[in-house]
Amino acid sequence: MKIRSPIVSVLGHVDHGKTTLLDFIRGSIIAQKEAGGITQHIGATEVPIEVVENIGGEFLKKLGIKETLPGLFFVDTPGHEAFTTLRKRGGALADVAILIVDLNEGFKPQTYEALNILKMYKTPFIVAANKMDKIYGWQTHERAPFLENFPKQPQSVQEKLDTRVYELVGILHEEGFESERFDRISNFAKQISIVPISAKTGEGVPELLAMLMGLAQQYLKEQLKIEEDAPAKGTILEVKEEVGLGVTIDAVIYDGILKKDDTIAIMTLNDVITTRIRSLLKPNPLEEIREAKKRFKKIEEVVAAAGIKIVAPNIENAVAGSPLRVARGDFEHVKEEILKEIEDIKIDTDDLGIVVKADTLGSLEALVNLLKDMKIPIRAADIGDISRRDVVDASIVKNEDPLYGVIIAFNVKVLPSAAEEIKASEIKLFSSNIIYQLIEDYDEWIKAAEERKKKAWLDAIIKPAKIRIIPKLIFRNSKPAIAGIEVLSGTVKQDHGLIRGDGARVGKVEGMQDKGKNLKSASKGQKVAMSIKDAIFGKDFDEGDVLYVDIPENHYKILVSELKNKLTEDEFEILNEILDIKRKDNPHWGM
Ligand SMILES: Nc1nc2c(ncn2[C@@H]2O[C@H](COP(=O)(O)OP(=O)(O)OP(=O)(O)O)[C@@H](O)[C@H]2O)c(=O)[nH]1
Repeated sequence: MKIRSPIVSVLGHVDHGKTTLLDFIRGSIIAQKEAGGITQHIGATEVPIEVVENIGGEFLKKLGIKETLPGLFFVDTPGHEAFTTLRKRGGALADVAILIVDLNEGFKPQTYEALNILKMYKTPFIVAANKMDKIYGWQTHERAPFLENFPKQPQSVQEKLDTRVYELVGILHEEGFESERFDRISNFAKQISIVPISAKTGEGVPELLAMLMGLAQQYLKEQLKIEEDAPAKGTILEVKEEVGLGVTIDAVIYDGILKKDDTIAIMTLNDVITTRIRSLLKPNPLEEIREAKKRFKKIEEVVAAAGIKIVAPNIENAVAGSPLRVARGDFEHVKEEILKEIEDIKIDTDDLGIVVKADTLGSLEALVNLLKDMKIPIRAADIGDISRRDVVDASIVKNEDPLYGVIIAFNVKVLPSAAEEIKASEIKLFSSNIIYQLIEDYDEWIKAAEERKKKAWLDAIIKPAKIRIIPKLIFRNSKPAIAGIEVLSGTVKQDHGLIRGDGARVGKVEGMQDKGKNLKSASKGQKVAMSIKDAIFGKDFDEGDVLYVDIPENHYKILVSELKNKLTEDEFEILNEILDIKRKDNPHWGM
């Protein structure tokens, strides 16, 4: 058993300083070469423990952190897209994360998104409150620890920084996390550390590294234990063409050993395949790249944690973010393991549900989990661009339930044939490269659609109205009867039934006209000509009669339970009159 370095990922909003921080850390290692040597990785930078000690030593001692880890393994691709891509069974590949926030801007959409993803994967994290050198009046002392530097700042600067930090504490609290400036933390198990830093000047970075060590030691002891000679387990970071090498796989190995000539199992879009490694490559040190113009160096084997480039046949269709395993003659078992890992994500699907597409296994998982939290049924969840089939799938659902006949797509393209189908079938497509934006947009759309549905339903409820047959204005006696009427209260509409004050049915409003124009409805005060189907003048009604709109019992119940506030005082009064009429016949009517 060996303890490997914890894998660290940096997440945050655009421009809040992810790349600058990683660059600074890389720069520090190069500057401290003698102190511990540089471990070059593909797609990652490892800060050896000696360097962490050198940079953050004082503070590490103060915290009482025993340095038992070999170092910190920073994944070089920042951003939470990378974070979700880099996954392993049951969660994120990164063991710990830095959530970087620009102190001057505070939380932004992608900061919230990153926080949600950290929450989902239950990844321990530290908040780096960046760009503290931009606080007005800040006096820079390059690379200085925060605790040395802070007391040297003018009072106003100290106060400003604290205000900003407490704004972060407030937001984190709203999001369900207790936090505190790292040096004021009373309970490390309960509070998230906020470390003010400048990624540009390196101020505060010593404490950031020290706190990461602390976090890793506290939470990850078990997770970091690896068997040095076990078959390697890893995650594919990227599949790309390299000049002179052909298609290569960049992968992070988080467990075991990977050797040249090993057979590896990887996932392609359609299947799990095996292939034999031709070469294992790591980056050449900078000087050698310049001299020999060779970017990579062949090696025989690597032990986790490691970032490595793999050359092997038939890897063109490997899926970024999917698992990689060494198969030592037990291919079927390994294949099963990989498939199981994918099954974890490809959830049980419902016939009646939405179609979900994403670019990688990790982003698909994040999206699916958030949708599940919202109890949204999913018909299909897959990696890859939107195809015609996806649209057909969504159309089938749309015919049954328009609310679920949609496609939610993260960071993928629409294939041309699918674009045509979307147009033809009017399928609603939600597409974005911010996961939470997708969820929010869909949620809003559903709410609006439900609102429309409810409104249409309530609009169909017959509301109370009362009319009077104007004397001497009978135009026709029957089939249909046509008479001049005045609306006394409410609004009467075409197709409404009419009753008399004694409850007898008169007929149905067939049409209304005013000055030769057909009307669908007439409201209080209007005088119109009304044709009444099935009514006979002199038998069913007379001149001067007051008639009511006939309200079905179930409509009456909805009126009093859901629409009371929408009725005018007048309408409410007529409703009671109608109730009296109905109850003469049936005392329990409307109860
Ligand atoms: N003054 C100051 N500027 C900073 C600091 N950190 C980053 N910047 C600047 O902020 C800008 C954005 O920084 P990046 O590191 O590119 O931000 P990022 O989060 O990697 O951005 P994306 O890769 O676009 O998501 C750059 O101009 C940096 O020089 C800091 O601590 N202080």
